[in-house]
Amino acid sequence: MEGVDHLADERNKAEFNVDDMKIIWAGSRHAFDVSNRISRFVATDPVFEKSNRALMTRKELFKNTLKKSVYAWKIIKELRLSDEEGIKLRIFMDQPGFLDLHWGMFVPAIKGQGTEEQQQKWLSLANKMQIIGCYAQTELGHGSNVQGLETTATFDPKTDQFIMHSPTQTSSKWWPGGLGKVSTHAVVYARLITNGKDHGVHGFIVQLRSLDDHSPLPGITIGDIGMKFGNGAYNSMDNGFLMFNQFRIPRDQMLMRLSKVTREGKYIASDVPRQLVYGTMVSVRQTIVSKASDALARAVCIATRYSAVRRQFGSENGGIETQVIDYKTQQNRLFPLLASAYAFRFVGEWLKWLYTDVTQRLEASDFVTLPEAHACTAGLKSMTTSATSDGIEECRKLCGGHGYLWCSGLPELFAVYVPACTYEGDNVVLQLQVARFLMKTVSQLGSGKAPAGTTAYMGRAQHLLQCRSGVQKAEDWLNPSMVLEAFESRALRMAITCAKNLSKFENQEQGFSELLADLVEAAIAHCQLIVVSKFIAKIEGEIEGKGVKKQLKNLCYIYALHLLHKHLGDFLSTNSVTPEQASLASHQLRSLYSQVRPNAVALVDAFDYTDHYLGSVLGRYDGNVYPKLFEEALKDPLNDSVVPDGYHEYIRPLIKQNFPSAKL
Ligand SMILES: CC/C=C\C/C=C\C/C=C\C/C=C\C/C=C\C/C=C/C(=O)SCCNC(=O)CCNC(=O)[C@H](O)C(C)(C)COP(=O)(O)OP(=O)(O)OC[C@H]1O[C@@H](n2cnc3c(N)ncnc32)[C@H](O)[C@@H]1OP(=O)(O)O
Ligand SMILES: Cc1cc2nc3c(=O)[nH]c(=O)nc-3n(C[C@H](O)[C@H](O)[C@H](O)COP(=O)(O)OP(=O)(O)OC[C@H]3O[C@@H](n4cnc5c(N)ncnc54)[C@H](O)[C@@H]3O)c2cc1C
Repeated sequence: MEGVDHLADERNKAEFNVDDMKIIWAGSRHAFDVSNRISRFVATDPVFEKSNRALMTRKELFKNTLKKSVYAWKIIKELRLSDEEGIKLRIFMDQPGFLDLHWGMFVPAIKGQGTEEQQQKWLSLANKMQIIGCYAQTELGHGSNVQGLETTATFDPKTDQFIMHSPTQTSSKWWPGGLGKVSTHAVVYARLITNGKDHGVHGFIVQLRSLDDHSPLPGITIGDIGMKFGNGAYNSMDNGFLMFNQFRIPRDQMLMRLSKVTREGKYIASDVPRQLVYGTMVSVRQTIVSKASDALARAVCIATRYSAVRRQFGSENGGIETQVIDYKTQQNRLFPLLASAYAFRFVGEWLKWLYTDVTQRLEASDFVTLPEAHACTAGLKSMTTSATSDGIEECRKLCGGHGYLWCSGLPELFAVYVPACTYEGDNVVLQLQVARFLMKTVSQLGSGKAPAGTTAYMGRAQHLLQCRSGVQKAEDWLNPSMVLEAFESRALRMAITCAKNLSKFENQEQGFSELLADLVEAAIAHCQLIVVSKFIAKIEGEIEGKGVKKQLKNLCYIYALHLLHKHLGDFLSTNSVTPEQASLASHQLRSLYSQVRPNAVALVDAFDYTDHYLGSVLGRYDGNVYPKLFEEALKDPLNDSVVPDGYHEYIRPLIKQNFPSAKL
């Protein structure tokens, strides 16, 4: 029934103040106000309509994205939106496009790697969108191995120019978003060659297309790489290819904040770590963690509301059927995902702090925390995007058959989200960076250099290697120090085992290659410890609002104990818990599920998502699912006519058996 809240009973059961939880979720009252206002603005503007995009052709979808992006930019300018509001507008627009790469990578790359003069020149154009940029690093032959890039930028002292060249087919740039059809400029990563010497990969600002008629400049071959996974979905983005044929750019278009080439062609490396050339990736990996919480929360919101609406079995005595959310199996699959969405939110907040801190330190030439910032952004990007991709698919299954319908919102969400496991660094490759960092930290234990930050726990190795968990009853699993100790000893013992096994190899690199799978497991254990510890820190801090802290505590322990259950092999094999303690954890989990159950719908309401943003018939705020499923079905073009196109051509001849006989 229209106008009726079918989930009202669920909302009345809540034992906490949802409005207060909304503020916690958003991060602050101000952040909530901005999100709330901008999401409602987008939801009510017809230009941002998106329900029809699955039926669009690639060209229509691309043009629709151009229209929305340019309209969004017009709004940002005309209403003088702040940066924060502008980002929210792009997020709620919910259609990947060139704006994401222009603002998310092109501008930050120039800010991070350009000199003051370069920033002044290029950012003044980019900030007004008089040029549109993308981030062109990956090539057909190399993505993960950045040092293996083949594109060359050879300095020509005669003309004071760099010659950009793609020497092989595999050196073609391949994948950059916005490159295919829109960007006028790119930050291109290429091997710098001066006086015949290769100085490795550096960034260059390159104009690709004419600012008058958008045609590629002579010496540049450029286009879109073709359809990607899923219908609609990420196909709104023009991921592109690019080849250079001896294309010249002025010397001052090399990004020269980190190193320089003089007029004479002399290469001058500064004393900052060369890895700062990867700085844009670190910054984006950081933002991807918060976005993981957002994507997972969308899926969980849909699955939770629908699980409260959907009823199956249990009416044998003539009563009403059971809401599927009341099945313990449903709770055991759904509530850990709900808890993960909150966990990723809080670790995302912390990571933002860490990133801001390292940025300020770098400006003051303090590079000490750079390795940790790299390991944390890489590891948490990897861990949260993998969990989110799996979580979205699990939410689809939690919605049964209807979850497979496009209008559930889940197929498109999955298709758009899943490349996050690959872009900004393949998730396995990134965990191996964490593993290297851990092995280095372990090798320095006992050297007098105390591990700091997220590896500080390794400084208590003597204790953590010997301790036995003190958990004796189920409630002990609600004791933060007992939970932390179990996760710390598991992570440390896995890292130490890897280090011991590595030391058996004469050649460390060969040992590392042999042990890759174990190293990834150890890195994941370390990342999970970070997320658990940041969630615990959150619930131990000040939290305002009636009943809010209690709910967050429940979710925190669900997150931790569910991980313990899922990775029980690790916890048991490292003797971090006994089988009896593991079974007490399962007992405690069931009790926590019962406590979350009456609050589940309110906990997803706290995400404050509009129906427009969710884009899901199953996740509608009012729970009015069935009539709306019918409405959606009737909108399908196949239902335009009662008798389908093709009836006379195929169905009728088949039924009447009067088609010409087949010839071999
Ligand atoms: C809908 C959206 C709405 C709104 C949007 C709002 C904002 C949008 C923002 C952004 C848009 C977001 C998403 C858009 C979607 C897609 C865009 C995708 C873009 C891309 O994919 S860009 C290309 C990304 N490519 C990669 O990530 C490549 C991965 N590979 C690497 O990073 C490196 O090659 C690798 C694996 C780290 C190895 O590098 P290298 O060979 O040089 O290193 P070594 O292993 O030898 O290590 C040497 C040494 O250096 C340390 N190190 C490595 N990397 C870093 C680093 N980044 N920082 C600091 N230190 C680093 C490493 O640990 C070693 O240290 P050691 O010597 O051991 O001490
Ligand atoms: C949607 C999308 C958008 C993108 N946007 C951009 C963009 O804007 N700009 C840009 O420059 N790039 C972009 N990329 C490219 C992206 O960054 C790369 O695809 C990514 O870094 C992975 O590199 P790859 O494709 O070379 O994977 P590969 O490295 O070829 O990975 C293939 C397999 O090999 C494994 N593997 C690779 N190396 C190792 C190793 N050392 N040890 C163990 N296993 C290994 C991986 O785990 C994976 O299973 C985008 C990609 C996608 C999918």
